[in-house]
Parts: sequence; C-alpha cells; structure tokens
Amino acid sequence: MAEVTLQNVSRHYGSTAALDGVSLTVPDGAFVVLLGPTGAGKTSCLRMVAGLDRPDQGRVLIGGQDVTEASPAARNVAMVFQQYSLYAHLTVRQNLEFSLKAPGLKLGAAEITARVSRVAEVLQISHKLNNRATQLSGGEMQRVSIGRALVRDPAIYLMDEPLSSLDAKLRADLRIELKAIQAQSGATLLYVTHDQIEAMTMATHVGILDHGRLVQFGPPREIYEAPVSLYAASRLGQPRINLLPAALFPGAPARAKTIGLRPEQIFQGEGEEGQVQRVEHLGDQTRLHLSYRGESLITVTDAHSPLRAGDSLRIRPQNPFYFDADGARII
Ligand SMILES: Nc1ncnc2c1ncn2[C@@H]1O[C@H](COP(=O)(O)OP(=O)(O)OP(=O)(O)O)[C@@H](O)[C@H]1O
Repeated sequence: MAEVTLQNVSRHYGSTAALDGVSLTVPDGAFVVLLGPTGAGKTSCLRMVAGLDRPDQGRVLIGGQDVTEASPAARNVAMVFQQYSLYAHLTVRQNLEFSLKAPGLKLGAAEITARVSRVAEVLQISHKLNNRATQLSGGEMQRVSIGRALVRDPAIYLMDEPLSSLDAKLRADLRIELKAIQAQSGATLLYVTHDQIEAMTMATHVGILDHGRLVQFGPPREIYEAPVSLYAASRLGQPRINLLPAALFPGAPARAKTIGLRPEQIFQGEGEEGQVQRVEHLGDQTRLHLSYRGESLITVTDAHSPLRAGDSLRIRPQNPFYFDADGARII
C-alpha cells in the first residue's frame, strides 16, 4: 500500500471545471471518503488517480513517484465501479482469479486459491464460486466485483459508490466488512459516496468537494463538529443540520445570516416555546419535527419520549454554528 497525493490538480471539460486546483493526500493506510453532490468532481478525482484521465494541470503521485503520465496498468491501482463489471462467461472463481493469473505476478496456485477463498468468505460468496457470473443476483455480482479488487495487493483501492446498488441489509453488512478489512490489512482506500453514513462510519478522513474544489479535509468527526462552511456542515449529519435565519434566536453575531443547529445543538426545556408538529419513533431514538416562529426544525429526543403532536416545547440553541451571507462559518 502507498500514500497517494494530488498536487494542484485541475481538469476542465469545455467550460466545466470537473477539478479545480485540488491538493489532497491519502495517507498510507487511510480510508479517505470523498463526499459531495452529483457533479462535484468525486469520480473525476478517482479517474485521475487510476490514470483513466489526465489532469490539464498538476501532478499525481503514488508512493512518492510521479505517475501523472503513467498508464493505468503501470500504476498498480484496483478500482471498483458503481456498476459491476464481470466476465460473464467465467465462473465466480475464475473472475476472482483473473487478475492474479497475470504472468508478471508469478503467484503459485496455492496462494491464488488461498486469496480467493479468504475474499469469498469475507464477501459471503463462497457457495457461489462455481456459478457463472450470469447466474448471480445484482448484489452478488457487485460483491464479486469488490472481491476482484480485494484479492489483489495494489498501492490503493479506488471505489466509486460500490455499495449503492445493494439492498440496505447487505450494504450495512459490507460497510462493516470493508471497514474491518481496511483496519486489519492496513489497506489504503479512496472511496466515493453520496451516503454520509458510509462516510461517518468508514472514513479515517473525509474530503468535501464543491464544484471541483476541495473545501474541507479531515477526520469525519472534526468536519461534523467544526465545519468551515454551511456547505460542509450540510454534507454530514442525520437528520440534517437545521439552517435557519440567524435572527430567529437572540444572541446572533452582527454578520451572521444563518444559524446552523444540529439536533444536539437544540437544548430542550429552556428558551422560547415551539410546537411539536410530528413525532417519529425510530426505535433507538425519536425524531421531533417542530415549528418555531414560522420555521420548521428537526431534532431528536429519547426513544420513550411522551411528547405528541400539538404539545409545546421550549428550545434554545446550544453552541450553534453561525454563517455569513456567503456561507462561510463565523463561529
Ligand atoms: N468525460 C466528460 N465529459 C464532459 N464532462 C465531464 C466528463 N466527466 C466529468 N464531466 C463533468 O465534470 C463534472 C464533475 O463530474 P464527476 O463525474 O467527477 O462528478 P461526481 O461528483 O462524481 O458526480 P456523481 O456523483 O454524479 O458521479 C460534472 O459537471 C460532469 O458533468
């Protein structure tokens, strides 16, 4: 595994800047998740590292080597795409073995079998090893695609929304498995997702992209607790951060346009009165939809809360975020 660095990388398509001066280091052994809405530049970032695309400006380094001009094959990266890409006429075992049988690798048969068995077990596809790829469900095919990357020993794994086509249960299982594989093996991963739960649970570092620019990079907890902007604050958190006019509550700083309140930044039982609009019992927590001075807010309370729609509840901000008119964080 190796450290991967983008140095001031830009890539334009016509007048669109897919990447705009991105500098980013994926430390050796890190699990870096890129977050951002559609079009933010996440896939472009992966393609630069994979060598599927070249920057107009800037450099890409893998393990300290400048690979900006190197072919994908020369970079020793393993990529998993959103859509599975398998050899349909081969069995699952043959698909998994394929890259390990490259003549340059010189791996023994026993080593190949051992790697395939281990990965098949982790991905719960051992019983399908002799099936043809076409005899699998969509979820199984995607697990084989992930397996094809995991059997290898690349400098870095590049994954583009690999779990997005799977059902919720399998996604949750694989989230835990991928994180465990990474933690145990020290693998280096650059991983693209829309799913902030994947980011919060798996990432050692999160990179937030906005129109091709990297606007914040750090551990997910740090970005959650100290976002640099309204945009970065909105990318993490479930339920989403409440963004309201700053003047709604007393005490806003002069330049503040927006107050940002995550559920835990709304103190209940003190302050001004709001109304409970709706109560959602989710099992481990209860979500409260409140109306407060004509605005809607969502917060959480304990699982056994007796609150009901129509009740009044006093609330006040507790260590809120304030943002200026451009969305930059003030405090
Ligand atoms: N080959 C291309 N030709 C033209 N425009 C492109 C090309 N590749 C990317 N773009 C543009 O560059 C921008 C960034 O695209 P990119 O695919 O990196 O975004 P993304 O964050 O991965 O989005 P998504 O979540 O939808 O995959 C978009 O505006 C996209 O339309």
